[in-house]
Amino acid sequence: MRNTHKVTIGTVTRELPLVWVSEELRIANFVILGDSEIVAEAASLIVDKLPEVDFFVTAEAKGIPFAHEVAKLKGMPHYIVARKSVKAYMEEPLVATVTSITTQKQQKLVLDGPDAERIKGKRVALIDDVISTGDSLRALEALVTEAGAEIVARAAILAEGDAADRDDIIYLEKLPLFPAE
Ligand SMILES: O=P(O)(O)OC[C@H]1O[C@H](OP(=O)(O)OP(=O)(O)O)[C@H](O)[C@@H]1O
Ligand SMILES: Nc1ncnc2[nH]cnc12
Repeated sequence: MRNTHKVTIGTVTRELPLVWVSEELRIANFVILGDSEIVAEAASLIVDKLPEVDFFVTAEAKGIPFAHEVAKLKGMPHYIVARKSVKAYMEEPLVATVTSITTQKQQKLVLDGPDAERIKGKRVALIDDVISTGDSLRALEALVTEAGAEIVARAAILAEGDAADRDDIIYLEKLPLFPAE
């Protein structure tokens, strides 16, 4: 049984370990946290594919370094992060529920009230590291729509499994899923 899958983003290659996320399925584990080289390469490649927007919106946690780098390259001083829990310092947060492929139990996705106010009536692009089942993207869409923003693009470094067939997302590379044999 193979244990890794190679992924190449521009000039950067990583050998991803295959990890079980259920009894029937392994994923090639793509963790950009701490990998400044792949984040910089991916951001530089996706930036030209994105429309002009007022804000990038991402989800905690692995989307954050990518959104940060993309915003920096675009010269945008601020981007919006939906968190995975409600914090004491939040004001009137908007809350959605999400079940991603790596977690398989319900989590929260939370947009702080002042961030919701900031994107109201604005053009936003949703960006993340990976789109797989699409549930994280769906939850992010629900939050920014509730906030009154207009979604003009959805983008990720990788489209995993069936997400690669979606025609409503921008991505750099495909990532297969690895069902049990
Ligand atoms: O399309 P989906 O099936 O929803 O999967 C994609 C989501 O999964 C990952 O986050 P994860 O849930 O692993 O959380 P983390 O970023 O906090 O590690 C990734 O950053 C996306 O947000
Ligand atoms: N292959 C993957 N690696 C890490 N996080 C993910 N989230 C969705 N797919 C993922």
